[in-house]
Amino acid sequence: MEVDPSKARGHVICEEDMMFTEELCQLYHLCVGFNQDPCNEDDFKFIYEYDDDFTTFPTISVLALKVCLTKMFETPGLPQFNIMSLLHGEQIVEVSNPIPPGSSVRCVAVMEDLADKGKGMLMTVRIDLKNPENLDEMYSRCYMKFYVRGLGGFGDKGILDQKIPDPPTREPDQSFEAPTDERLALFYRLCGDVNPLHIVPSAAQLAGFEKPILHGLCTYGILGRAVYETYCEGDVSLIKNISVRFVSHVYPGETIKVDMFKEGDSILFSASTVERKTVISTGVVDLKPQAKI
Ligand SMILES: CCCCCCC[C@@H](O)CC(=O)SCCNC(=O)CCNC(=O)[C@H](O)C(C)(C)COP(=O)(O)OP(=O)(O)OC[C@H]1O[C@@H](n2cnc3c(N)ncnc32)[C@H](O)[C@@H]1OP(=O)(O)O
Repeated sequence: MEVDPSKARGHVICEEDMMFTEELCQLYHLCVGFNQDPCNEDDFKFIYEYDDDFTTFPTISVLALKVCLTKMFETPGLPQFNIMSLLHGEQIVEVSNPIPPGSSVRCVAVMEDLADKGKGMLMTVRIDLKNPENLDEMYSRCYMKFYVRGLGGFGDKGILDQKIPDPPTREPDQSFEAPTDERLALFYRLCGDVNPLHIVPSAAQLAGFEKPILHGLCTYGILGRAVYETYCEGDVSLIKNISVRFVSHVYPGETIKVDMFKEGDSILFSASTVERKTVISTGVVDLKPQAKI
């Protein structure tokens, strides 16, 4: 079957409630690096259920991927392909309200676009997360962009224009280093992204990597934390949205260095592994005003 974007666009992949249990939220926050210092009580709001301010970090919305993990491949107009040719290309989360830990969340996933990128195809899935008790209360909107290698050449360049601005060429205003644990992908997969690419060495080799790589969405949470820890003074409500383009993979155990540039109320950034190369060519977090200069 040929790729047929006209059949795929607007297809409702699923509409389902997902439990963001307290334990899932805590595990997620630990995976993206909160409480590296176990005694840092400022981070307890993400990991300790008895903290008065117990809440979630905005990037947690990406866990909704779990609800559409298999169903998205049944989209009309999408041919079958080897799952190992799929990589996470870009990720955007637009935040409206925090997801309360321990709550059920209505997740509505829609195939937004299939775009020809020459060597590959970019598949954009939009997931809206809402309060199932009050569907007018939006928690967040995610755009998950998956790059499928080898599936390009069908001619339709897509309908979305969501270019992430490039960071400036000057020296960064701030840098942040996030070491990762060699076993991080083994823990992160328990948050719901069970792709064998992140655990089985032979699967990773099939995909062209030396060994299993870290989940793009785990890196994404770490990048969000880097900006939060540098610019938000503990106020998670300042974050309006987070957008990132993944241009190379991270191996668990590497240190991610994030270079940040403040432009008005936006923090533009790129990131590389200290050990190897650039992994994020461009990313941006837009903050509500009043964030520290
Ligand atoms: C069980 C099933 C579960 C399924 C869901 C879960 C999935 C997850 O588990 C998977 C993961 O987490 S993978 C880990 C994170 N992601 C990565 O490591 C990918 C890193 N990126 C790359 O390797 C290359 O950028 C690559 C390969 C993406 C593109 O590189 P090239 O082919 O060399 O592309 P290039 O020649 O540079 O550009 C061609 C056109 O593509 C656009 N483009 C490039 N990188 C992109 C990216 N990262 N995202 C979106 N678009 C991208 C370019 O802009 C260009 O398009 P145009 O000509 O229109 O400008």
